[in-house]
Amino acid sequence: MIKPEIRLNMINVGIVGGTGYTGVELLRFLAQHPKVNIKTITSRSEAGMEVAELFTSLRGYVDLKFIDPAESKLTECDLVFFATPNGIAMQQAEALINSGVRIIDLAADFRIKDITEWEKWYGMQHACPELVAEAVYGLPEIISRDQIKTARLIANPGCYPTAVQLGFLPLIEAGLVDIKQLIADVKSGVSGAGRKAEVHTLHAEASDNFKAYGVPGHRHLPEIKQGLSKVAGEQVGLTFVPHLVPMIRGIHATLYARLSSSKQINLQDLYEKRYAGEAFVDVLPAGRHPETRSVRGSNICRIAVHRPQNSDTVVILSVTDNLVKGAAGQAVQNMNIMFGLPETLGITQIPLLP
Ligand SMILES: NC(=O)C1=CN([C@@H]2O[C@H](COP(=O)(O)OP(=O)(O)OC[C@H]3O[C@@H](n4cnc5c(N)ncnc54)[C@H](OP(=O)(O)O)[C@@H]3O)[C@@H](O)[C@H]2O)C=CC1
Ligand SMILES: CC(=O)N[C@@H](CCC(=O)OP(=O)(O)O)C(=O)O
Repeated sequence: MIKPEIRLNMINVGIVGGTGYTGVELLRFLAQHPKVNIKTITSRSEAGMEVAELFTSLRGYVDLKFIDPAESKLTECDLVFFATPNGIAMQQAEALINSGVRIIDLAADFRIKDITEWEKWYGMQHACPELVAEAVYGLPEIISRDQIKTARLIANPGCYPTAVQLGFLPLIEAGLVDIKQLIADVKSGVSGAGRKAEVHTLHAEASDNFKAYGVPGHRHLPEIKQGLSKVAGEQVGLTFVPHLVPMIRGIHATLYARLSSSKQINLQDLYEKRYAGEAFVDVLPAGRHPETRSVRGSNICRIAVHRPQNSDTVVILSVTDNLVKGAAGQAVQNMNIMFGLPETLGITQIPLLP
């Protein structure tokens, strides 16, 4: 049951996992959102500390202390964002939903519909498979907004899956490419790995360096394949190679697809028309090359379509900010839709240059 009074008043929001990169990014948007009251924000490691003491950028905007998750009164919220590692939201989702609280999970607990597949990739047993069936995959440009609006539980997409699916979508919808031979060569900034301490994200390891990882299989592969296969109406074949590049934010996806039809098609026109009504997808003029810095800090995905030497290989370039359209911004976009607000409310910040 969804609480009826929230349509009239401010949305009381809770954030679980407020000390992480997506948590602080949620705070950046929600602290200035005209319809949101941030009620509680949790951390186990920093419980009791002022939020603005840890994140000085929020001084004057957020007047709250981190609360231990065990003491946070999440059931008093209308909506809870889980900005936690995989496997946390699924332990609390059922109880919260039964109390009338809606959930947006920024992790992957509810993204993959096939539980066996999820358990294989995530290496744990799912705590509430029945809720996975109900969860709505929150990529608004692909999923019907009506489904998001009425959802009790949103599975917010992963950062790589957002850039890759938005890039391939028009080609697959139009049935123009060989869907068994898709290639996604994708680069991510280091904040994609989160704020926790890990050797591979140390400055001396990640700066002045560039490497692929997860080539035999990355857990975003089944997520991307699930989304694109749904659009295609059959199983797609995808080679997905993620890379870590020495920048802080940003995803750059270089996508390759082989045209399967010999009919003449204006790909630029196809992409422009497909995304004409989308506030957060910008199709660049023909011949352009999007840059990650052109979307930094913003909820925008910029896309360019190329057909080099007029061959039958299409190259799509798709860039996002992994922490925004790839995580927190998209989560707020979903929140706006869920609560009947203008979809762009609070997330129209201009990208940060240089
Ligand atoms: N970074 C990115 O670009 C993206 C991340 N995501 C996903 O979003 C989620 C959050 O990512 P990110 O912010 O980068 O992660 P971080 O590692 O930066 O932060 C994780 C947060 O979760 C809290 N936390 C950790 N364990 C628990 C627990 N057992 N119970 C409650 N809280 C816990 C941590 O605080 P404390 O330990 O103090 O409790 C911290 O605030 C992840 O699932 C990630 O995969 C999705 C898209 C993009
Ligand atoms: C650079 C980097 O390490 N990126 C992360 C993906 C971040 C993300 O979106 O992960 P979730 O699916 O867990 O939400 C990775 O490859 O594991």
